[in-house]
Amino acid sequence: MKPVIALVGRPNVGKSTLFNQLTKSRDALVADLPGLTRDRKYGDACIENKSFIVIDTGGIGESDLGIDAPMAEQSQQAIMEADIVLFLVDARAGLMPADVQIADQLRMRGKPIHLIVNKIDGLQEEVGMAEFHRLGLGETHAIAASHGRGVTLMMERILAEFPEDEPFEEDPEGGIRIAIIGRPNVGKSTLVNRLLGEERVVVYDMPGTTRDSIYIPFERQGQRYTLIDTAGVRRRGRVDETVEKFSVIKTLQAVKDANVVVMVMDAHESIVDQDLNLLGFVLETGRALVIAINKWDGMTEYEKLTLRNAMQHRFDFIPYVKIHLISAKFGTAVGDLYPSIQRAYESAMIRVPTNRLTTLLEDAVQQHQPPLVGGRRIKLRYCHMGGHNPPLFIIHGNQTESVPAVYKRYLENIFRKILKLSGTPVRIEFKTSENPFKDRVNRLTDGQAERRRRFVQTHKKAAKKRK
Ligand SMILES: Nc1nc2c(ncn2[C@@H]2O[C@H](COP(=O)(O)OP(=O)(O)OP(=O)(O)O)[C@@H](O)[C@H]2O)c(=O)[nH]1
Ligand SMILES: Nc1nc2c(ncn2[C@@H]2O[C@H](COP(=O)(O)OP(=O)(O)OP(=O)(O)O)[C@@H](O)[C@H]2O)c(=O)[nH]1
Repeated sequence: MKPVIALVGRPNVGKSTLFNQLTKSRDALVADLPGLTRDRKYGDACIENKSFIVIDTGGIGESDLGIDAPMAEQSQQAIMEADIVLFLVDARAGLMPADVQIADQLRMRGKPIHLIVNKIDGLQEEVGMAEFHRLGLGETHAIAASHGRGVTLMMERILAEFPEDEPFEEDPEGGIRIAIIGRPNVGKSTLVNRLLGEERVVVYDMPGTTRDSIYIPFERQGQRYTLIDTAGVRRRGRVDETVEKFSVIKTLQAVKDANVVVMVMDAHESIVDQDLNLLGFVLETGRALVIAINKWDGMTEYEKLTLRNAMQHRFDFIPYVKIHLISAKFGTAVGDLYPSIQRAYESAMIRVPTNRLTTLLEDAVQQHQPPLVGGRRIKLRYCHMGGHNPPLFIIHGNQTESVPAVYKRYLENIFRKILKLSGTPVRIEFKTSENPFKDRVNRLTDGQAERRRRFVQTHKKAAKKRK
């Protein structure tokens, strides 16, 4: 499980700034989507190959901190969901009474706390930190969030005991991991039961908190899958079935742990912010995605047509995602989800050799040259894969920092089309590197360079003679 880290502190200490530093998305497709809930913001972050979920609490104000008044509900919630709490204070403002109160309240929660002294820029580190030692909290770090100073080092220390992310395997033990997510009541449990086929439901009583999803391995037509059930399969024949509350963290963990996400929405309800924010998070993590619009039964033909059009329009910014109209309750079109899941998975895990990608790149460039920058043409030389789920294509060339966004999209479309990628986001990264041949020439010793010069000259003379 990925660790969950909550940022707390007074307003204005720099929580949002740190949140943005940590979640700087590699490809800011959905970077400006608002948080998943009104007052908490959830982000996907990765530092030194360790990924984690970060929660920005709105800020704990004076009014939340009466003598015995409990902290605002949303901060409490975030702290409860977190594995580690980062308590931010402002080095410029110095130690404030509210800081002391927050520290007292945090201590009572019994979560590991790190004290983060922010805005250390322009101050002497030891001096800036000195007065905060009085708070008597665990490990202390000095950073300047707005400059990014000290942030990586701090996170390395905080995450020291957590393992690095494991690379996705081609065919992991449990097969394709599918997370079924969606708002409460959209029909997730019904769909899980339907996908598994009633007689197959084997529920493992997983120990753990309400934060954990249930993992259900199964096999279908020779392919292994693991369903990650965020709703919690209802136990048949039990009267006291507990319906777990929807938990954002549980959903986000499931997304991060999946290869393919099936996002369920309710055909009878309009798409609300929460749907879009969940979707935004899925896109940010880069997981493969299939959308299932559920409760398709009992709609008139007219309603169906209107809905179909509305959905197409609504999701036109992710044209690569398959949208299925299903009825989990009656089983209509549920089986069609499997081929889409399979395709999305294969696309997400695609492996393409460097020479094939380079040829593809050369063809694309020939059809449509990148623009001139300062009178010089951007050169794109070769391309190789840098990761999976989502596929990452790394393109080397020069002046690549000037490749315009439209040209990047053009390349993405070509890659998608030729490699037949469906259901997964695609990432493209550019690297500026000198021509590898020129590079090698530059590194020759004087003697080697002289021999090379003579060799080239002799060949040129010989070529002239032949003419
Ligand atoms: N000098 C300096 N200013 C910073 C630093 N980090 C944040 N700030 C500034 O502090 C102000 C508050 O930062 P925010 O990130 O909005 O603070 P916040 O804690 O999220 O505030 P709330 O959303 O009100 O809870 C902004 O003007 C930032 O530019 C820093 O490292 N150094
Ligand atoms: N008409 C219709 N109703 C459905 C369909 N799928 C689910 N429902 C109903 O929708 C309600 C919610 O279904 P659940 O499967 O419990 O939804 P959930 O998303 O797991 O809900 P939470 O566990 O609260 O997150 C139930 O009353 C289901 O019978 C469908 O395809 N058509």
